[in-house]
Amino acid sequence: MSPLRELAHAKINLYLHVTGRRDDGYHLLDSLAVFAGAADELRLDCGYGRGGHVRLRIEGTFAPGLLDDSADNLIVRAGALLRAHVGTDVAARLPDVEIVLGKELPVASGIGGGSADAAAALRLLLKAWDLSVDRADLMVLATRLGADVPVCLDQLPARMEGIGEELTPAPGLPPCGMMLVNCGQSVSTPQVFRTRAPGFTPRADLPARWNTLADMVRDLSAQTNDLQDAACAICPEITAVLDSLRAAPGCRLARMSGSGATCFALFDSPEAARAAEPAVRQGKWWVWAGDLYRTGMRLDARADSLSA
Ligand SMILES: C[C@@](CO)(OP(=O)(O)O)[C@H](O)COP(=O)(O)OP(=O)(O)OC[C@H]1O[C@@H](n2ccc(N)nc2=O)[C@H](O)[C@@H]1O
Ligand SMILES: Nc1ncnc2c1ncn2[C@@H]1O[C@H](COP(=O)(O)OP(=O)(O)O)[C@@H](O)[C@H]1O
Repeated sequence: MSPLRELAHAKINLYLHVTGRRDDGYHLLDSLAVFAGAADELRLDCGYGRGGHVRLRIEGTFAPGLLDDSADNLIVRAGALLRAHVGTDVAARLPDVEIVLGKELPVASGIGGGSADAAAALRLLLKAWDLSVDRADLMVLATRLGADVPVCLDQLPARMEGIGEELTPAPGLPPCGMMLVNCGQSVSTPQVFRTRAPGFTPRADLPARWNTLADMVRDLSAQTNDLQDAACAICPEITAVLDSLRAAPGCRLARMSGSGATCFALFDSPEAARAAEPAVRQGKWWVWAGDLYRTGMRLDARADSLSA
């Protein structure tokens, strides 16, 4: 049987406002997340053993940054959480699986690669194990894996609030192109949250849709990424990346995503983004250009979905 396959697309925060702080230290956010064509790939094969164990092998450009079979890997943790959720009796009957991760997204880089992998693993395992999990329960499991995991389940553009788990549809998006650049230094999300300047930014006022990129850029320019200054202080090369993106021909807006260090730029079209690549590419920088991922779908609406 051919392996089951899922793509785990990069999540980009077009803006990110820190709107408050919870008693447990987590920050309340207002952020607009979209997904880029850039993705990791997960392939799953069922083994002969039973018990629902997940073995993980990692290959691809960024495999050297991660360990095979580590219990800390979000894919392995997603498997363990799902197994615990269904209980010992059901878990005992689940086939063991091997997942091969093709790691093409830079690690710890503000584009939620690990979160996207965890969400893709949940989608794959629901299918491979023929499980039906209520959407609300699935969202709780996802949030336990990380604040960014819920939005990665459907890979649909979404406004993220709360700590990232309160999702509402994003404004309609215009055609555009995107470039992503990472300078090769990983930045710690907790450290960036810890060192950001104090104070909060109100939630943004967004329209129902943007008909043109110019409209979207006008509104996004009025928003901020409240983590950008802290990330630039920790990793000054982010400033060089932003300068380079802003100077690229056809760049309409450049900003950091999430807690960094990856930055994105918006262009009129995927072709315009790809044409600008040579002007930006330098040294060890990871550069990707293309379209947004526009065919994400609610998990419970997917024809191949077995979740309720
Ligand atoms: C900042 C964002 C924006 O989308 O993206 P990334 O930079 O990770 O891509 C996310 O909120 C990151 O989500 P995720 O990477 O899943 O974070 P988690 O594992 O849940 O949390 C890592 C740590 O970041 C801090 N954290 C995270 C989310 C949040 N809303 N408030 C926080 O203070 C906490 O210190 C937490 O212990
Ligand atoms: N499958 C995975 N891919 C990437 N990182 C992972 C994975 N599993 C666990 N991690 C850990 O999760 C942390 C966050 O990684 P990632 O999601 O790539 O970055 P970010 O949260 O900045 O977007 C990293 O420190 C990494 O070691």
